[in-house]
Amino acid sequence: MEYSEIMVRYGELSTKGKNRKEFIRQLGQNIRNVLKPFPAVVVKAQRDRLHVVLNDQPAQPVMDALQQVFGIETFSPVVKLPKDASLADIQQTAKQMIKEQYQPGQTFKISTRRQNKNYPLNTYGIDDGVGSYILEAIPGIRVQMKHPDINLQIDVRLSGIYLSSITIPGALGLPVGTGGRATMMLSGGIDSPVAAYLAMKRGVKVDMIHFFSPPYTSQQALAKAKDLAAKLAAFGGTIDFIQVPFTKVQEEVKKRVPEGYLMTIQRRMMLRLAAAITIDRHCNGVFTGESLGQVASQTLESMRAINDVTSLPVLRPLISLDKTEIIKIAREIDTYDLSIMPFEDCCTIFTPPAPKTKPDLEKTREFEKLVDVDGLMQEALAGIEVTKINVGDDYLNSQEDVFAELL
Ligand SMILES: Nc1ncnc2c1ncn2[C@@H]1O[C@H](COP(=O)(O)OP(=O)(O)OP(=O)(O)O)[C@@H](O)[C@H]1O
Repeated sequence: MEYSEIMVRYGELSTKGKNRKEFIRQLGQNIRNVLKPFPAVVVKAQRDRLHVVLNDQPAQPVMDALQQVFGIETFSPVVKLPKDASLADIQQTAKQMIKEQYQPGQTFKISTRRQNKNYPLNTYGIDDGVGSYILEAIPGIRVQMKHPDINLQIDVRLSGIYLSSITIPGALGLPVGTGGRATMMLSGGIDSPVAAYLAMKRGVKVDMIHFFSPPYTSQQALAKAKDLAAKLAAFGGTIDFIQVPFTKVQEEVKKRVPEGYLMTIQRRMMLRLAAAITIDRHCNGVFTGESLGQVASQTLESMRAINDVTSLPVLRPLISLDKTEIIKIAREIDTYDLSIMPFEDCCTIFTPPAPKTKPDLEKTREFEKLVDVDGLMQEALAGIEVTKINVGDDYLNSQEDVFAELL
């Protein structure tokens, strides 16, 4: 079927009266962004619907891209006929559309809406004229008014006559950019990319902060984290990837702090740095991929001891998810295979064999006095590098030659 446009129905934003205009503008911009590879396509964001005019582009790749945009409830590929198209024209297009979908034994229904009152046939005339034609043209097909297998919608509007028979669920959520800005602590693991995805789903624009510790962690580990950001860019547009050198902090903490508190104090340093970057970038919160009770650093006592370093909101979208649930989403958003590639993370390397699962807040504060918190912070912040990452960027493979030389 040669579709002429994709009709997009808005999601949750339709309930937000006051901000509606801004949401539609942002959604339009986000859709234009993901459709940049299709320059012929035109996006028209209107009050009640958004139209993606295909201009002879095939519909499927455009629909694949739309599937990842938050703020879309459903969308349908549509054929547009001229506003004065005859009943015979409508019948032909309807037949072709239904034939493409029809499986033996299925039922159908025609649902016409008429906004253009000048069209010579009323809704009943069109429903009946098209319905009886389909019954004759497709042997075996039956009409069913309630829950038909195929619901062919005919929209008679002033701008044209629109036919559609497929409704595809969108990604739901809110358009990225309408929920403010935050940072995300992105490791190379399974959890934090999923947490980033869920943050974006609520409309938040996220900047990724990644701590790395050369030479204990490799260039591949860094490239892997960047590639995860590139996967996430499919949902939120270009991502600022902020890499923070963490070697000196970890070495100092390891040298001076009792083993049981190593992990807690390392995490406090991470969150302190993340908070400083968050404020510097005018963001309003820090997201992490923690979930309650997964590992030693993720008990309530640990979270309290780590949270102590900032008054910014620390948001944990995965807090009550099981690992299996997290893995399911990771697979759906295509980050899982990358996440399980075996490159070391700076946290795992410096994790003591028996970290305190219930660190005492007062003791944590005392032990931390053994390190030069301000000096280490300044040094780490001075070494930050920021990369703009886009969907499709591939750091692991583009560096393969460099790695080969190193081997
Ligand atoms: N190198 C890192 N850079 C940035 N953030 C990190 C890093 N390591 C850990 N984090 C943050 O701390 C959270 C908890 O990390 P931890 O390694 O304890 O748990 P995890 O369940 O393995 O998480 P993940 O699967 O995201 O690595 C991560 O989800 C992430 O938000």
